[in-house]
Amino acid sequence: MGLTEPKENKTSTAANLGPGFDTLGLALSLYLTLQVQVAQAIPDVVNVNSHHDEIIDVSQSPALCEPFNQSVKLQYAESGFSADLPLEPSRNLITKTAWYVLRCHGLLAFPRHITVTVTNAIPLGRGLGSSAAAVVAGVLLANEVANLNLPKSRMLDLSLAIERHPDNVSAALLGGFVASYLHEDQTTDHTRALEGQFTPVDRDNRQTDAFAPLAMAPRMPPAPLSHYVQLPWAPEIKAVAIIPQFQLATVKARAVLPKNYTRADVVFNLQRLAVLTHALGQSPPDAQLIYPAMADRVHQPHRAGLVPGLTTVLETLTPETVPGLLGACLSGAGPTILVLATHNFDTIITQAREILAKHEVATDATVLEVASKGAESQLLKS
Ligand SMILES: Nc1ncnc2c1ncn2[C@@H]1O[C@H](COP(=O)(O)OP(=O)(O)O)[C@@H](O)[C@H]1O
Ligand SMILES: N[C@@H](CCOP(=O)(O)O)C(=O)O
Repeated sequence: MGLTEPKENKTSTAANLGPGFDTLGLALSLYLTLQVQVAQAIPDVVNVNSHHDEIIDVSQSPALCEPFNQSVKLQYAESGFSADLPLEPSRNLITKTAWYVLRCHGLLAFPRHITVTVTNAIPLGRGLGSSAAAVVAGVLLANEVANLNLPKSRMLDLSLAIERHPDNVSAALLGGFVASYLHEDQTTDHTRALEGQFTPVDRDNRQTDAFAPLAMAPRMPPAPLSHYVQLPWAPEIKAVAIIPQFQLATVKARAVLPKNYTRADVVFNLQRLAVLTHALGQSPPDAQLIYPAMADRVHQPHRAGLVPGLTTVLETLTPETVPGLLGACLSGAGPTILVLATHNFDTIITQAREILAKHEVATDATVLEVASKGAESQLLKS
């Protein structure tokens, strides 16, 4: 046992940052870490080509699940967030994603017996991108263990095939402050692949934590699935995360959003987004520019009902009331509130927590750095 032990780190992420709904992502210094112990090679795990053109639910197929489940032992370190996460590899988001990548490359299972130990410092369902980190982790896991040698651009495509908004996965994989969009050409097979055979159920439509695309026979995603740019981030700016002690599933927080927006609301966000992406890279940061540019009319007002106290925090904590504060927003789909600031972190935490407590929301809080490195694998020993 124990020929090699690759270790992988994936960051938490804050998506949207106010007006950048489904567009901006920020990698933060809370990590999901996988430690992988690799044992002997398994013969005959290759050849799933016969399944590639079929839409079948592989999770219902013991013939497909068993070889995969036998190839990996999954465990979580006690020191992290793992409550209620499935340990059966064919049902767990990290390993299920890896399985999808393997099947895209003609493999039914990991080519070697592995033991994966997950240490997860990212709280689940809080808007800090735990699912994006899990998806990126799964892609890197398959890439390492099966020696796929995928470039990051291809790993991004595979991650985006699962997590269908690019903000979190782009930042988790690439690191830093990232703007991205999913490429959608209505006239090509590409769109059919996304909407049809490739992902028969859109993530937004899933009723449960089904991650339906993962359960289906895979098609390689077309390349590229997205375009992105890594933006400058002023080193003085830290992220204060006020983390409510309740979970809000992203799918639930997307379900409350309207299907259509007025032109006034779209223009409101576009104008602020353009200013904000530039302002957050300027050193020293200008609170008078950043604070109003973090206003949003696309998602936060519609989600406010799911996060008691959000509106009061956004209206009460300003650069005038707390020097050093630059702006505040919902992190991802919430319920975490992210406050960008250069100093006075304790005051920000105390005031935000007091407001939320008055709304009967208990919180944890932490000050996070922007993680510039993104996801990486490391060989610990051989
Ligand atoms: N480390 C992990 N291992 C396995 N599954 C995970 C992990 N992290 C997140 N998930 C899955 O993602 C879900 C949370 O995703 P989501 O609702 O999008 O919230 P978040 O804002 O945390 O990404 C969890 O309930 C779980 O199903
Ligand atoms: N743009 C998405 C981001 C969801 O992030 P998460 O961390 O809450 O999963 C959205 O706002 O729905």
